[in-house]
Amino acid sequence: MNKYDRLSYTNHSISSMGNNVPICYNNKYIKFLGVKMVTSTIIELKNVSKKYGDKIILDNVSLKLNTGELVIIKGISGAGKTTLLNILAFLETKDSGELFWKNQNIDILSSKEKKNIRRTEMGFIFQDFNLYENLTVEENLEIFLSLATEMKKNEIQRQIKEYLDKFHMEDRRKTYARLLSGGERQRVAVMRAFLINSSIVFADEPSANIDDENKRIIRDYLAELKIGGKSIIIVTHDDYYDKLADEIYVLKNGNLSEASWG
Ligand SMILES: Nc1ncnc2c1ncn2[C@@H]1O[C@H](COP(=O)(O)OP(=O)(O)OP(=O)(O)O)[C@@H](O)[C@H]1O
Repeated sequence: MNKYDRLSYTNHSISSMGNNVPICYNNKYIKFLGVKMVTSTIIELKNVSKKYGDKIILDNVSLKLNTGELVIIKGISGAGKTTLLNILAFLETKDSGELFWKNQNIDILSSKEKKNIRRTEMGFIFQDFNLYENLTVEENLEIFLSLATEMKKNEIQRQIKEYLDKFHMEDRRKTYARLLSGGERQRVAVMRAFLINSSIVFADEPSANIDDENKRIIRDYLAELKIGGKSIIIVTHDDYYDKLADEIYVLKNGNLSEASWG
């Protein structure tokens, strides 16, 4: 597979959009029914370094992500992929370098502002699910949506129902989180990330514990989000998402480099 096969896969997804077929798609702008959607930078790392003790995790790493772009980060266990995601999501500090959110240097933002961006604009599919163990699946999603969005209660319930159906979790609606299997917990995390209208989705091994059918649902959803102008960063060992990627990077010895196609 090469880069162009991957783009044609994305184009294939676009072609299933009925009347909203883009007249032009080149990862720089999309034209739906005469309306140009110009891409803009959503997040950018410039020369960021990070150490834990003496161990260099990131060494002058730069990365830029525009709206509607999906990048994949690969690397062996312990390479620093999660650390990189955490820095991008303001969950971990960098030692040096700069991080920009929509062209604004995050160093000038208060922790309240950063928290607000994280809550309302960032969706997370992380291995550490942070579910409320003593609440049901439905209650977990309700709480999350009422904190992260302005949605009215009946709209929240309508959307939750739609997603529970989509992810084949309707029969787990009233199940306490502590009683869910690993794969079911992962699906709740995925629903949570997709339910809010975030600008960017961070996914750390989104297909861990997931069966083929749910993997396919997640991949199709990520493709839809991308077409809708959302940005996505996936950390994974799995090649399953490669066809969706605008770029695949490998993190090795603190350096982030483009993976060779093939
Ligand atoms: N808070 C921390 N304090 C000290 N060391 C840490 C901390 N967080 C991560 N590390 C170390 O930094 C290195 C990179 O960890 P990280 O979790 O980012 O790697 P990863 O590429 O995501 O690994 P995996 O694929 O196994 O999840 C590891 O050696 C880890 O032990």
